[in-house]
Amino acid sequence: MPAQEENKVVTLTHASGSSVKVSLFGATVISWIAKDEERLFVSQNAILDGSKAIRGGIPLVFPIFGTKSHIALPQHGFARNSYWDYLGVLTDNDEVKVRFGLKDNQLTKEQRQAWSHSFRLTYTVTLTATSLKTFLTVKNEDSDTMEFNTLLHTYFRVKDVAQVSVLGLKSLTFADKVANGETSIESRDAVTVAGEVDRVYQNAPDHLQVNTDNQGHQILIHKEGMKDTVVWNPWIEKAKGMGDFGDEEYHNMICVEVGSVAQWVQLKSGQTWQGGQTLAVV
Ligand SMILES: O=P(O)(O)OC[C@H]1O[C@H](O)[C@H](O)[C@@H](O)[C@@H]1O
Repeated sequence: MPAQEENKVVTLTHASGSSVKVSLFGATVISWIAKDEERLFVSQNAILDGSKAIRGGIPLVFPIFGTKSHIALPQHGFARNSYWDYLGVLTDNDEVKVRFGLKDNQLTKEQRQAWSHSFRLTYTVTLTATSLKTFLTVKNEDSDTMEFNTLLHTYFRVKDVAQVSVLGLKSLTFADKVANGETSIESRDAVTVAGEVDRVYQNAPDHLQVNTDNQGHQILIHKEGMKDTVVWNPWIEKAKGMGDFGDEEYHNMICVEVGSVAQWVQLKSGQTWQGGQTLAVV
């Protein structure tokens, strides 16, 4: 079977040997193996029992990014903290595809009070031999326009973050969350990490490249419908402050997160928004 559900985790396997695992908690992708290598970072201290968002993989951020003073939801919203429905598998040509769904009636009373919209989220995860596509559709089933942010908080696994660079961000305006949200323009062709990094690059191009080491290995990111890109590494002090992240693990990860977070997405009543990413191993 190309997809199997066991203990609230759906595993997809592809004839080539690639595979992906998705936890129904948050519809969080928690493993992606392509060309015999794990491509995603999940902390050794990640909590996998549904009591906290999973520290690693691809947590799905919706309907807020960070916290918002006027919306009483936890950081990054409820999607990554909710159990999603598994909607089944489709196999087509050379790909295996599974879908997950979340509706407002699956939220807690507190969550619905904090964000009182009728909506339907559908998340599609598609695996090929060398790529992984994660794609979200948001349907507004309310009578009013709804506003949201969303982001795919991808944690890439790397051997040594000192060797990593992200290409495609030059000349973009970014809000630097390490400097109280101050905005600057990126001057570098290759964005590297040598300290805490938490930057929201606005209106990023749809093609980005992550050099995962200095030996030519790359993951190409192609985003669709998502405007911005966040680059995050907690570095030493923040790593120590996170209970579900090992003190030294900041060496082994970089988050490059595509999303629409710098401005609200406005979605009219009855309409559907879509956006996502395709990650390809080179
Ligand atoms: O600890 P979390 O709620 O999962 O957030 C982890 C990180 O997510 C994003 O990358 C934000 O830009 C960071 O400011 C935040 O620290």
